[in-house]
Amino acid sequence: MLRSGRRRARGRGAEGGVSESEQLLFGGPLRYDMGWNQHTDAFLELNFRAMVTRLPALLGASCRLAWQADRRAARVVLAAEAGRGVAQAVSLLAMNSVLGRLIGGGAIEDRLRGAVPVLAALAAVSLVGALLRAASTWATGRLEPKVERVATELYLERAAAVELAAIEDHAFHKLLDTAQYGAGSARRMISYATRVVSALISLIAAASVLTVLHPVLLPLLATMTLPTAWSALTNARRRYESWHNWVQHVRASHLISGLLTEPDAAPEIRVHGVGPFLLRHYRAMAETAETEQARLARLAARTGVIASAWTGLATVATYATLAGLLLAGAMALSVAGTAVIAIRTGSSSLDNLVVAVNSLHEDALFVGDLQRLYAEAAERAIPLGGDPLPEDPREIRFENVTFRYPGESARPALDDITLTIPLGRIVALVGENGSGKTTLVKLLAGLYKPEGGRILWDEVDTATADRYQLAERVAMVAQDFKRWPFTARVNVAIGRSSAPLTEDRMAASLDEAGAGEVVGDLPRGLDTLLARQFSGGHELSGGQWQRLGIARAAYRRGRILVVDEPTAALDARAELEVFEKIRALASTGQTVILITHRLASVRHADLVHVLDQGRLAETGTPDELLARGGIYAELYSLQAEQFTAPVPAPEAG
Ligand SMILES: Nc1ncnc2c1ncn2[C@@H]1O[C@H](COP(=O)(O)OP(=O)(O)OP(=O)(O)O)[C@@H](O)[C@H]1O
Repeated sequence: MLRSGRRRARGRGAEGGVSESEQLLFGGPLRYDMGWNQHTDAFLELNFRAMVTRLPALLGASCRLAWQADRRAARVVLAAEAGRGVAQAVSLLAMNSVLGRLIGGGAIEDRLRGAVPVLAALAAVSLVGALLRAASTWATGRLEPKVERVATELYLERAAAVELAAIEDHAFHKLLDTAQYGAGSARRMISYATRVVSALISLIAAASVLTVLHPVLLPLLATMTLPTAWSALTNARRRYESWHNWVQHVRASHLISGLLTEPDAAPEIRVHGVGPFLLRHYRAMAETAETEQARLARLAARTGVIASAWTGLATVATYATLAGLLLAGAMALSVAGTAVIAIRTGSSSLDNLVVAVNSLHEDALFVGDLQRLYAEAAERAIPLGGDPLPEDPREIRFENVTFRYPGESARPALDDITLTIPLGRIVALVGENGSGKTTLVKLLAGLYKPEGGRILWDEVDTATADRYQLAERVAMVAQDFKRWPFTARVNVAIGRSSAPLTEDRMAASLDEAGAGEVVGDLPRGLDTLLARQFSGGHELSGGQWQRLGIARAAYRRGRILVVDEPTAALDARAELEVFEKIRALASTGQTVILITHRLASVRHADLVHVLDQGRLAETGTPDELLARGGIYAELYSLQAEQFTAPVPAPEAG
């Protein structure tokens, strides 16, 4: 499916005009700099010699995949294909014997009678060949989906275990995109490898028989097949070139078609009339892609005509040579008859071989991407093991922590931050948009590593600590927490999916988050599906989702609860209620790290850190900070004034 999309979507050439609006929409030149470029190197290697030398490695890779997926089926395929090759050689030799008997001297009845046992053997061999083919088809059919599953599972497993920074790294993301084709390619490699083995064996059989019949026949066979090899290679090279140049275009048109149908974009598409705009772009991109495909088809047709003419000439030369040998008495008529059959069998095997090797090679490139992804994901995986965190730490300390997101941003998101988070308290992080609050808690949760400085849990540096243990201690309601397209129950319990789901824990979590009413109003309560695009699905309001998000964090029962703007979507009453609950949590010894712009809600915090442009600007209790008259006091009075300041009259005129 992916592959067919890939093939279908081959677009216009590298220099094909990119409209100005496309540039604006997708930002900059339509070129890739990783992943696909590695294909380009492989593409340059796509010549006959490289293909032949790489063949054993490719077959080995397919065998390994098959072996991993289902040993029994792999054995059956190999044995059946080898058996078919032998059966083919035996039939050719039997055919030679039949022809020899039929053309030889004596009464026709005797000749026919003499040929009967060999004909019977020929029929038996054909039957065995057919049975072997059936066995191979059956086993290949079993193997293919398993290979795809094994490859996909590994892809997903590795992708899910990498650091957040890798997932956000555009180069790694491109590799993820490219490698997704690898599993389908791995599946197809199995049948191509089977075809290669079968074509190879039957070619060897035909070539051996031909060599026995007359040595000059072998080069003639090769000459007849060269044109097919040349045209298959030429077309494959063109397809690669086109694909590499057009891949960004393909991604962009997928993006546009996705935007036109996704529920999130649907309201704006309708109210702002964005549909025709997007559709126009989609059509323009699809049309240019069609032009490229037409270009490729035209070239393929031309190459096909040249190859056929070449094959025709080579065939005439072959039969002329056979006739010459017959006339010169250098070959018996029966041998010439067998030679014709062997040449036909051999050339069709060679054709099949070239096409299968070509396809194997093409798919191997995508499997190569998958293997590169496996390797890179393993390198960028969250490390296993590490120093244990203290069982009951007193504080978390940031010491001169600096962090910069990858990219071109000149200013670090966190700049030389030194602060303390005492555990068992409510600590608030305050500051204007972009001041670094979310980044700070992401570092605290181990999602990113500091570029400079240390984060200590008492005396244990998180740089060397057990990362899984660290995550275990944290429950987080992020600003953009995931709205899972599952039931309300799963949306809460997914906070700790490894724990057995108990009604008590569920009820307590819903209560802590004040989400009981939200769930009570759902048509099927906790079992309501929260995905409108499915039948029976239901959609929650932003505030209702937010309460479920808090319930999820409560269900997790992490020792440190991080809540990033927990009340942004809540009405005034709900907001009060949520902060009440958060305060109640803290009184049970739970650490709460609270990020909020609603400074009235911060009054109950034990400690407030104020960030400004990535730096720590102020630290203290809310009262101390108010008295100090700094950023906190300024933001606080700005908010307070909104309720008391008179509304300015509209300007006249
Ligand atoms: N994933 C990211 N990649 C690159 N830059 C980022 C990323 N996330 C945040 N930034 C940048 O880091 C800086 C700090 O962002 P952060 O989200 O930590 O601020 P914040 O104080 O939480 O803001 P807000 O109050 O708007 O939530 C900003 O300049 C932002 O553009």
